[in-house]
Amino acid sequence: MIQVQEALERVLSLVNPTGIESVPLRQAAGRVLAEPVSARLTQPPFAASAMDGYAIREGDHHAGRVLTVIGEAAAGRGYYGTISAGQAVRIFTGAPVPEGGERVVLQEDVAREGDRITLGPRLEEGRHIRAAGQDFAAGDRIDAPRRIGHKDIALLAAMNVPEVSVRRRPVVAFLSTGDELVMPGEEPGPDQIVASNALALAALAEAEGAEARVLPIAKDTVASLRFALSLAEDADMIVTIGGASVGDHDLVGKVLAELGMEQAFWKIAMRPGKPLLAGRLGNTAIIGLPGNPVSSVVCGHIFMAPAIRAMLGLRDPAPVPMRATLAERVDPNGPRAHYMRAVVTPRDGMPEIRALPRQDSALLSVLAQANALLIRPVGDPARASGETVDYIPI
Ligand SMILES: Nc1nc2c(c(=O)[nH]1)N[C@H]1C(S)=C(S)[C@@H](COP(=O)(O)OP(=O)(O)OC[C@H]3O[C@@H](n4cnc5c(N)ncnc54)[C@H](O)[C@@H]3O)O[C@H]1N2
Ligand code: MOO
Repeated sequence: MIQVQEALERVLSLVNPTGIESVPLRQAAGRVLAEPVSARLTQPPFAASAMDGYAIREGDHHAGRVLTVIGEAAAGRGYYGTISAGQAVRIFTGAPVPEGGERVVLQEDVAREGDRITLGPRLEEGRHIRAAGQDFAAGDRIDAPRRIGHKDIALLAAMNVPEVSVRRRPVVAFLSTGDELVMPGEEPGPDQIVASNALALAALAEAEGAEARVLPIAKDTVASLRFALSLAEDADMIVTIGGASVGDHDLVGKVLAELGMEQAFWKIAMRPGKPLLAGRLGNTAIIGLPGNPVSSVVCGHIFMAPAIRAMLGLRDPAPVPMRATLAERVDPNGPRAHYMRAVVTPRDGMPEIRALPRQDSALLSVLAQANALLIRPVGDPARASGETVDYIPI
């Protein structure tokens, strides 16, 4: 059995970044920028007023000064004369500051009568003018790779970049296996249960940026598994669920081997997740997850999600452990790294973490309560309340 870290490295070596495609900005949220982008203009393109008020010369900025209003500058409609001493231009937020304008006095600080204004007693430091290019300049770069979020969309739009180069979403196909499984909504027979794992994993894969495809459930027969796998030959990655262990009906590894999979490993020193297998079938990466629902989702976080991030070309795709203080003692750990379902609560300083009391890898109700996986290294001794431990948010 190999260690988790070694298994993750082998999984990551099975995948390659997907190709690059261009998408309109409106479709770019959540995608991964594949090539750097340069601003196509300077922002703001001109010195702009930050307030509604009057643009004046610096020398006129004295309480009680009376000035003549010679024109108006609004956003989208500038004033193209020059402000001289003794003059002011009515100006609105976002308008270009006319030539000669050296500061903007707030309208609240001015008394107006006809085309005359009198500056009030409040003299401010701030000039209320945004210098041209103070946000960004033409040619400024956004580097790749980078997951594009809503804030990036605003910046890219302002940079006048209407489309961006992104990684193609990797296609990940999910294959549930087992005679006992029926689809949600079906009536399970007396020995059957409803398949849950593929839907959770597809949701997780989509949240990471993949295009998820849920295949029909395969029976525990060679023919059924072969046929279901043939439906996903063009996928970037196939994630099988169940049938990975040593039972007589656990046929996934056998069928994949017959089809020519180069196996990267089978079985890891991890709890839950011991029977995990991985390999490559042609150009398709294969991850064989254990069937126990919690095992499959935990391995989804630790192996599948990083593989998707690597296919999207993201740097450092491995999960990044965080630190928390144990709220309650935990028992010594055995020979497999234990990813315990746990609840992390924010506090001043380091957050607090509490392992949930029941850790059976079949308990979806426990998984649903958890927001973290508390990592117990191989052979970790008992840990007391107050000790610092690693966790991965889920
Ligand atoms: N003699 C041994 N038995 C087992 C070992 C072992 O080392 N020696 N390992 C155990 C561990 S650890 C795990 S985990 C399980 C995983 O085995 P499989 O990957 O072969 O999974 P199955 O047997 O097919 O299913 C296990 C369990 O999960 C349910 N299941 C399966 N698929 C789904 C699904 N899509 N949605 C919901 N639930 C699913 C299935 O009905 C079983 O209850 O093996 C141990 N055994
Ligand atoms: O390792 Mo299994 O994955 O206990 O549940």
